[in-house]
Amino acid sequence: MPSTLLIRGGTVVNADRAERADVLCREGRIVAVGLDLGVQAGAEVLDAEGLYVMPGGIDPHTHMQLPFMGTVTMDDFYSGTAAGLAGGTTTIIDFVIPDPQEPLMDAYRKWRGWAEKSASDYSFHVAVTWWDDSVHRDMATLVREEGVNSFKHFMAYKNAIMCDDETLVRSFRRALELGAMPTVHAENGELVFLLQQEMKALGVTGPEGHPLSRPPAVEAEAAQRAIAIADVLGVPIYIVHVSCAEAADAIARARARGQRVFGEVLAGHLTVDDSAYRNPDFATAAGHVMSPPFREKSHQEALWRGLQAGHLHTTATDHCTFCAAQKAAGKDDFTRIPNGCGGVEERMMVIWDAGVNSGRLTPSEFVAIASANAAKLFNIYPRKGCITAGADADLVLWDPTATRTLSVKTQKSLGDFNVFEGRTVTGVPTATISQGKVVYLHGDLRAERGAGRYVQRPAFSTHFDAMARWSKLHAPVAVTR
Ligand SMILES: C[C@@H](CNC(N)=O)C(=O)O
Ligand SMILES: [Zn+2]
Ligand SMILES: [Zn+2]
Ligand SMILES: [Zn+2]
Repeated sequence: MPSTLLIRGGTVVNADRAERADVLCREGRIVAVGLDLGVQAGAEVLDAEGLYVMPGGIDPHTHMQLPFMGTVTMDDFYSGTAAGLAGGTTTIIDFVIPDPQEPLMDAYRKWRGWAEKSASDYSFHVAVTWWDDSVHRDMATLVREEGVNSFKHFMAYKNAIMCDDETLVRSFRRALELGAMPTVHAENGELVFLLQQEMKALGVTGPEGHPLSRPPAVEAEAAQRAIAIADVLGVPIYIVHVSCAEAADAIARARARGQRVFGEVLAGHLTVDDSAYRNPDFATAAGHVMSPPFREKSHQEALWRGLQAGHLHTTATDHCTFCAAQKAAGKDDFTRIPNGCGGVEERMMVIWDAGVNSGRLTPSEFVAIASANAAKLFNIYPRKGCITAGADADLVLWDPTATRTLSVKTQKSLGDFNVFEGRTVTGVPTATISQGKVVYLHGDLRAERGAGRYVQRPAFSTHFDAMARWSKLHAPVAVTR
């Protein structure tokens, strides 16, 4: 019996419009969107009266099961994706992060094995953490055979996974050749390293040293450098976790000049400030240690305006959870606190609450930044990020009047900390549908281990080819008299 699901009586919200409509799903796909679609024999029916029906959330930045700073994150690909489903997120884009000198294809196969247990669909950005001819070759294999269309570069984390400028230049140029999007973690790792040493020389060893060693200028410099390199090479660039006004301004200026620069903002950076780093309780302060750090409040306004103005495009979480015992590795030296916080379950709720309820965003603009824009930028739209016939049946039913208080006590993540602790939000998911199946309903999570699929993301064709031609056309040439 084909699995048929009818979502009836809701308001369907896509990034471009909202309309009252039913949604009919069959065999994991959306087959019809329209009024009064009628109930077919054997169909499961979800009553969406008074609810919004939105495309399932896409979180383009997570780290499940990440080995990092001497330990491994608490959430693996099952628990992390299950937590995402409980919050309305039905697709994550995670990261394959090879050790320097580790063949990219070896790391990719390792991560693919880890992700088999995922409860929701998933895809991977692949990090370029070193360079030689094998990296040049493996990037082509990943694009042409594995459906990878984005390559990550860490400009921070010196003596670990940090890229120097030569690697950035070679990899960005290779990405353009292949029709892939280069992305960056924009912090100047040399400056961070120096400031960390200076903090410790001054006797600052606690978590308060973390933001002091990563001021906004350190992020702005790297963002501007990545933007400049991409501009000269003629390749688009996507900057992950933009956390400060200065980096957001750098993106806005580049876009005003017509450069293809895209920005991502974390739910945490939009709603959590830096006061926690001065909390005398180590676990609370260390629980907020992630990079770039949470900033003082004025930066949040700049990020919201960037989303409203359209020079910041996606929202994510950088879900990378370490428990108190793991964070305690840095008890006497803040540089050893594993960097990372959670959020994959809370992202859509905190952004709806702070963004839509405040009047900053319409429901359609919310869908754009929570789902559709990530699908477009990473070339899986409208399969993902849109409620339309033929798309995957990944949806979330959203009750704009219901409230929930976010807490570690109720979170699905295996982490033992929640940066949104105690925050009461209005606007919550009441049902999440993944591949046409109801996997979350009124608090009952039915995430199935291994049900998630690897999502191939095709290389870009048009504008990258055009841009490659353009950059050759406009390359400086000797003037012949
Ligand atoms: C390593 C990873 C997660 N940790 C973090 N953001 O602090 C990242 O830098 O994105
Ligand atoms: Zn990062
Ligand atoms: Zn990250
Ligand atoms: Zn532990």
